[in-house]
Amino acid sequence: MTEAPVIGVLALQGDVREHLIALAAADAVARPVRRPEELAEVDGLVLPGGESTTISKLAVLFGLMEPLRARVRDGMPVYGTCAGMIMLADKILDPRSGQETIGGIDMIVRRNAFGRQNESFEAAVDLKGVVGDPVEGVFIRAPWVESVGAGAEVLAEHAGHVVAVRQGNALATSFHPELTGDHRVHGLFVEMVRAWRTAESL
Ligand SMILES: NC(=O)CC[C@H](N)C(=O)O
Repeated sequence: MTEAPVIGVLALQGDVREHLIALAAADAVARPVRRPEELAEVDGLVLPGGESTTISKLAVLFGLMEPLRARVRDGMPVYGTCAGMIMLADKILDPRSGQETIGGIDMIVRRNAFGRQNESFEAAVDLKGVVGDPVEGVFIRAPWVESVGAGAEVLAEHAGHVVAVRQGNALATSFHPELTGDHRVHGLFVEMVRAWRTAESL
C-alpha cells in the first residue's frame, strides 16, 4: 500500500476539527495549515466552512492568499465546503467589501443563498462520483452556484440549484459532509489527492 497522502485543512477560521477527523477517517494524514511553510508541505488542502469574509481577510493578513492561489494554479487538489466553496469561486455575486477569493473554479456563487442561519436544513443529495446512497447534505447559510463556466462540471443540484462542482482538481460543495459521519465525500477527495500525487511523481 502506498503511503497516505498528507492533506491540510486551512485553519484560519471555521470547522477545522471536523474536517481533520473526516480526513483521518478517510485514510489521509490530516493537519492544520496556518502558515505558508505549512501549505508548502501538503499534498492537498481542504477549505472549511465558516465565514468566507473572515477567512478571506485572515488569508491576506497571514500572507497566505498568494501562496494559496499559486498552489491551486499549479494543480494541487483543493476541496471547499460552504464558505470554502465561496473561496474557490472565480467570482462572488454579492461580495462584502474587500472580500477576495482564491479562485480556481469558473463559477459565480451567491452567498447565503439558501437563507439565514435559522433556515439551515438537511437534504439528501445525489452526488456524482459518490457510489451508493445519496449523501446527507447539511446546508448552513449555504451558498449556491449561480452559474458555471464551460470548464466546470456540475456534480449535484438541490431544489434546482447547483450545490456541487468540480473543475480539474478543485472540488466544492455548498453543504458540509464533515458534519455527518459519512466520509465518502472526503474519500473521493483523498482519491483525487492520491491520483495527483501519482501523476506528479511519474
Ligand atoms: N456554513 C458556512 O460556511 C456559511 C458560509 C457563510 N454564509 C459565508 O458567506 O461565508
